Amino acid sequence: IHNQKLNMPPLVRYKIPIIGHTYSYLFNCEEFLKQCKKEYGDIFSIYVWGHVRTIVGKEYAQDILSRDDAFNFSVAFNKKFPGDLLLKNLGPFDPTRLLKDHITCKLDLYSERMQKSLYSATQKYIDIGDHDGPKVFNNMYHLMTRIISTPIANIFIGEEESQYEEVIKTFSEFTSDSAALLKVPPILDFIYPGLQNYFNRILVKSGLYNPATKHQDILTKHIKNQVCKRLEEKKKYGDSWKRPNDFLQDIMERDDFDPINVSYLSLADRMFALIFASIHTTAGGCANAFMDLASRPQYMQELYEEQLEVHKEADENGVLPFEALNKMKKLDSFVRESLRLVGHLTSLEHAVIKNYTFSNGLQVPKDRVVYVYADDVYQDESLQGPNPKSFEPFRHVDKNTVASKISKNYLPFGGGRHACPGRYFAINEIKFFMHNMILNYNFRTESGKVEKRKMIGPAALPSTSGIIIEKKVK
Ligand code: HEM
Repeated sequence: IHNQKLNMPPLVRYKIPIIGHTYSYLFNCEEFLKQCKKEYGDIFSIYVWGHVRTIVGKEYAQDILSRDDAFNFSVAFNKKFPGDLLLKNLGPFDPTRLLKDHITCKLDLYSERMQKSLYSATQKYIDIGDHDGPKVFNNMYHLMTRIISTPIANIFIGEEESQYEEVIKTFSEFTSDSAALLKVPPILDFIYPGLQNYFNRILVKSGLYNPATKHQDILTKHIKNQVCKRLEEKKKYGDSWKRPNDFLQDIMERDDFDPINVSYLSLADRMFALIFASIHTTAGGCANAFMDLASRPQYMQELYEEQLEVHKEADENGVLPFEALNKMKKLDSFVRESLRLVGHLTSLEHAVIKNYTFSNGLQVPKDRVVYVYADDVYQDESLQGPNPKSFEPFRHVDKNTVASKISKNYLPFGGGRHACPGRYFAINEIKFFMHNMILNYNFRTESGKVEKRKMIGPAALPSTSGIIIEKKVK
């Protein structure tokens, strides 16, 4: 009754009750949204999976990101995902603060380790024997989760524990195993909005389906090993103890860590929250950048020459100084282009946490979920420059827009106060990975064509088409 007073965005008309726009949204999303915007304007609502959702066009997209008093990302996420049940021991936790204090400001310190463990993991998982010649890989995303989990585990929980294969497996599989709960189409929401999540919560709570448990057992065991070992060694050697440098050690030295009464479950859950934010996203970024280059051999030589030049600064182990990242200007632009064209049609879903009025007078009620109409932002010439949706890898060179720099025409990391705090870490990892691949391997798509993103409704995933990789002959 309260909401009836609001001047709400127009609801796009539909013919079939209950199903509403679900079918068009799933199978013809790009055209469907274009048509909606044309007929209904910059902000409109659609009826999908039993929920009214509001799609916000480019003119108002920044409101969603900058007005964090009215729009919230986690609240929207928790409406469809039982994160609180999977990570029961998380406790109060500020991942952004922790990342800023202990990861982002130490990226130079971690640079050598990131490179070494990234390169050895690349070699291990790509594993092309010397005589085998070209080899076909059919799911780059899957391969990338393994590769990038290695340096992330190394920096998060240390050199020693990250040597265990089961730890890497847990880092790389936790997100996709948990996200299985998100992949079930929310059919039950047709009966009553929110029923699917209610049902999923019962599955997890009752223990019938808890994808996190096996990973929690593994990670808790390894964290406990390390913490006990470190506390003992510190006691034994006192000031002469050489502290390991990693995120775990930093957490152990924070004021809120109690060495007498350590909660290993809570330490593990904090790691899992960061794993959830970092692995799937970075692996997707790497897979897309790699597929985008494999699809466009015409840019290979230019990028190769840049990497060769940059690599002159490497030491005898092939490790680059941290500053070398800034010299990969063309590669950085390539990565930005790949992230710019990540391909989601709608993204950055946020829940409305208090009624909000846009400057055009339209209002969205508390509890509504709103989406940024990303495709609208990326089709716009005034925002993107000429040929806004064509992949032009060097369009960002010398434009003062490096790949980690958020702006209103570049949304892969969100924006505003909650913009992704892990983006510097992620970009460095993607650049080091690509640098190494471009220098040491030849790769191309098996089809010989440009492989596009795989679309599931409005969401884009890296293509799973075959890629042929072979070692460069030197
Ligand atoms: C290419 C890789 C990545 C992409 C595309 C990405 C994307 C995003 C996006 C879209 C958000 C939401 C921003 C918003 O609400 O406006 C976010 C938040 C976040 N990301 Fe990332 N991310 C990536 C890598 C990482 C990594 C490597 C880490 C950790 C090391 C990380 C940690 C976080 C955290 C903790 C948040 C929550 C911030 C908050 O709510 O204040 N991300 N990320």
